Amino acid sequence: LRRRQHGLPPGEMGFPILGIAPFAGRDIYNYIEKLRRTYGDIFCIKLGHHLTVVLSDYDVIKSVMNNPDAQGRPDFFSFKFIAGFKNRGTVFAQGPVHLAARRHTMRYLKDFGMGKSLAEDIIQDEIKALLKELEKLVDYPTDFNSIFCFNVAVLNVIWKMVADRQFDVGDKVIQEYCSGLNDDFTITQGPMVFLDMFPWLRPIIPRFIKLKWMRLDTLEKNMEDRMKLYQESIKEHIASLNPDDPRDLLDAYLTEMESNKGTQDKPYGDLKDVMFNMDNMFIGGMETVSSTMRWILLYMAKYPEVQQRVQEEIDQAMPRDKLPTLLDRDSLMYCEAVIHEVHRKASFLRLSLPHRTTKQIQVEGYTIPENTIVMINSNHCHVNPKYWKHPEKFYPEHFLDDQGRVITKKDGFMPFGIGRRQCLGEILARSDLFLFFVGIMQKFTICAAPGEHPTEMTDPTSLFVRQALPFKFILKLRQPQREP
Ligand code: HEM
Repeated sequence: LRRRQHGLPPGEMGFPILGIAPFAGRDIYNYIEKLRRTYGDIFCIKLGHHLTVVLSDYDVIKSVMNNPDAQGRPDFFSFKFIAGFKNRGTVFAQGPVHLAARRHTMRYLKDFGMGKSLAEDIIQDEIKALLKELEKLVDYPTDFNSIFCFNVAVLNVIWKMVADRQFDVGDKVIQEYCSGLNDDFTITQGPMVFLDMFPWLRPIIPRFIKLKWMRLDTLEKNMEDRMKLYQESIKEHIASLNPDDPRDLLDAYLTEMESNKGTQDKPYGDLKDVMFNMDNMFIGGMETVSSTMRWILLYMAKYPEVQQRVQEEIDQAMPRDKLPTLLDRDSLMYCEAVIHEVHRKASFLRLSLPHRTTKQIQVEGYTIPENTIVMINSNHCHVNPKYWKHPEKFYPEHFLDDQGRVITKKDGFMPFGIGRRQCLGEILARSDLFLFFVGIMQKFTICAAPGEHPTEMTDPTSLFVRQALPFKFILKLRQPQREP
């Protein structure tokens, strides 16, 4: 077994070359939790080739995630693939390219309506289409992992802001796009992880094994299909571009590209950079929001008494035929608290996204060398009794104060990450989830299909992502509201 370097936090280095992999087996997250119970809130491991520090204390996490020298991304094969093997995009870029892309994307997302009434109009169009689709499922037991209408609704909102385009729910192109992105999520968490953990395997493993066993062929094909779709939008945009009046994020990227041509360290040097930046928005936004929506519905089916309270609150605040707006948040505090509690309990990105130190840093008296992966255990913060009255219960009151007002920021709560790389789409995601959730609860009641028991368990082999297991539900149309 390997010895720990002087100055590092306690932890386990495992075997040379393999690190802790042989001990952790397929359920790496549970192994990490076991080590936390042994070594405390800061410990180190060798994750395959990579020295990794795992942080589980909220204050320490907050300080490290704000440290400019801890904002790189690990040298994972899957991350590099998604960025087209170049430092570009927002999610996996680093250094000045990341900073410029992040600042620019944030600015234009705000200009194009994120968190404002423009986004609300776009989302409301999608709610109408989504409710129509869901109506077709009324009274039939349906596996909610098999329906794509949430994904299409969420994607359409992002498409509209990125490239002013919307698709019909039944559109084959968008259905394939959604299932491709879904596939990619599964593939990058499958055997491809070996290439992430052991970079020295990359040149050794024969290409046919990468293509077939690790499913790189599907990943490449999906990426190609997505790029074709972006090219269509880019062509249309270039033909009608007015640099002084950008209509959407793509116009803004193209305008910026013109002024960046031939320069280094700029986020949009050429059309390929533009396409990868677009792709990042969809990768960052689609599965995160759709999966959280599925978790919300699962919790509603699991806790009918909470669902009933949600519906009573909505009925008191507005007539059934009025679509919700963001202004309704003020009168739907319990609904908001329920969404926050789902974020806490589901902890969709339980280890957030890994960071990497770009210089040596000091944390709590320990010396963390350059090039160390930093993982934050947000899932642990989400169940730490230090922050939560009933950590194991589904208890929306965690997010309500004495006056019944919603508390949006709380120590120990970080579903969107925290610090300098905190989620760029948080405001949009929160608007999506609120409006979709209220729209669905106004019209339908959800319950588990006979014989089904909604479970909070997830696939133990998935290190980063917690997706709900397949589950059959029944939607029932709500009875019309009685006249007062
Ligand atoms: C429920 C929905 C969502 C959740 C739970 C979520 C969560 C996260 C988390 C944990 C991170 C990593 C933060 C870090 O590295 O420290 C992240 C980053 C990011 N998210 Fe989200 N996200 C959601 C929705 C969205 C949406 C809708 C978009 C875009 C439209 C988006 C775009 C991004 C981008 C671009 C980044 C990279 C930021 C950076 O590295 O600077 N996300 N998100």
